[in-house]
Amino acid sequence: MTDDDPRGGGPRRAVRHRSFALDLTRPLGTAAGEIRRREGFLIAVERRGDGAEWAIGAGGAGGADGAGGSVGLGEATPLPGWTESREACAAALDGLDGRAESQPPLAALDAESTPAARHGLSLALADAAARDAGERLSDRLADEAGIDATPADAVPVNATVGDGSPEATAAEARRAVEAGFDCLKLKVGARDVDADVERVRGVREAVGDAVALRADANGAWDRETARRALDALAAFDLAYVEQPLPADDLDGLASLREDGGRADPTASVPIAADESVAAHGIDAVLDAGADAVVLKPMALGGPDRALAAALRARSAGVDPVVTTTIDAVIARTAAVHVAAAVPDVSPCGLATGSLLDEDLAPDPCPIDDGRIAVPAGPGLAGDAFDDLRRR
Ligand SMILES: O=C(O)CCC(=O)c1ccccc1C(=O)O
Ligand SMILES: [Mg+2]
Repeated sequence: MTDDDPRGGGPRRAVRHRSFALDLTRPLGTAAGEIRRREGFLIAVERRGDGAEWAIGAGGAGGADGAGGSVGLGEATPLPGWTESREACAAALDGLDGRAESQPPLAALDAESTPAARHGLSLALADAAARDAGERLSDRLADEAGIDATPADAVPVNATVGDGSPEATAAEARRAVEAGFDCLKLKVGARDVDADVERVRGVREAVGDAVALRADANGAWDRETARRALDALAAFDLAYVEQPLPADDLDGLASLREDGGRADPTASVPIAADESVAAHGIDAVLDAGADAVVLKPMALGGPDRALAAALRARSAGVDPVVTTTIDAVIARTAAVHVAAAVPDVSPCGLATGSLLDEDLAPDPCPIDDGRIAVPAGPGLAGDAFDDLRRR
């Protein structure tokens, strides 16, 4: 982990952002390449004085929470392909330096062009507000989204299994099931369809019929290959195939869900959209049609926007699934709160902490029996991140 130099000096300019870099334990193989390392920014906001002013940066001197109110924490961990580049994210955050205004400066960050930066600030503001109100982040998010149901105390999650040989894939799947997961997501599309079909067959044989299987192609296939892959994968009772086509091919997405000359029209595999949501927004994807949507708060511009997208999906009869982009602990914990606020959420891709070799702080979200416990408040996780608030 590395620290940026503090920017600015005086009390009104308690503004700095801190960069970090975290290696994965081992590369996560996907059709879009290997993810080896995650670089991002830890963000803090503090309400000043009478509460009318906001400053962005690390917390004030002394305690974890400043005299004027709570210090809120956020995280911006860009992942090109889903979000802006690290450079664009840094520039957007730099642009906030020195601001101390009567309004939280969220409007200065564009959710489409700099979703990770907006995520970081939106989360920090929501964490501060939730802490001030003495409530969990999930309660705050649900309230602001107009959700009546009380957020869940735990959310179901899938294990994430990267590309690998058939043997390695089956062994990892078996380990995940032994650890209590009953939903697995396998990365496919990094090798040819026949090889992936054998990997999926091996996993289904290894884990039996009671475990839900998902496959994520990360946009690897053209339409014809996708049709062939889906027809072959129909034998393994997949819960869905995620992003079979490139992000931009919304028409193809729609036509894959129709019969389209399929060998056996009754054997259909549900389709989930992920990159398409990040690239074109939830409305375009819902218009095109999907069985499920994968919502990454980091890619959608914040926990607030991800939850709003989940509700839109729900009302369109499409199943929302919340996942990380292999984020550090602050954004992961926030994503857990987002998922908790979605009533009866399906298994989410939030079990990604173990993919990181190191982290910003200990993880306050234990996974037990395929479920992640939502931390007690206030905010993200009570006092779990106080060391980060002070710095
Ligand atoms: O959904 C999961 O199981 C974990 C998250 C995940 O797979 C992922 C992580 C980083 C970037 C892209 C993706 C993806 O869903 O395609
Ligand atoms: Mg995906």
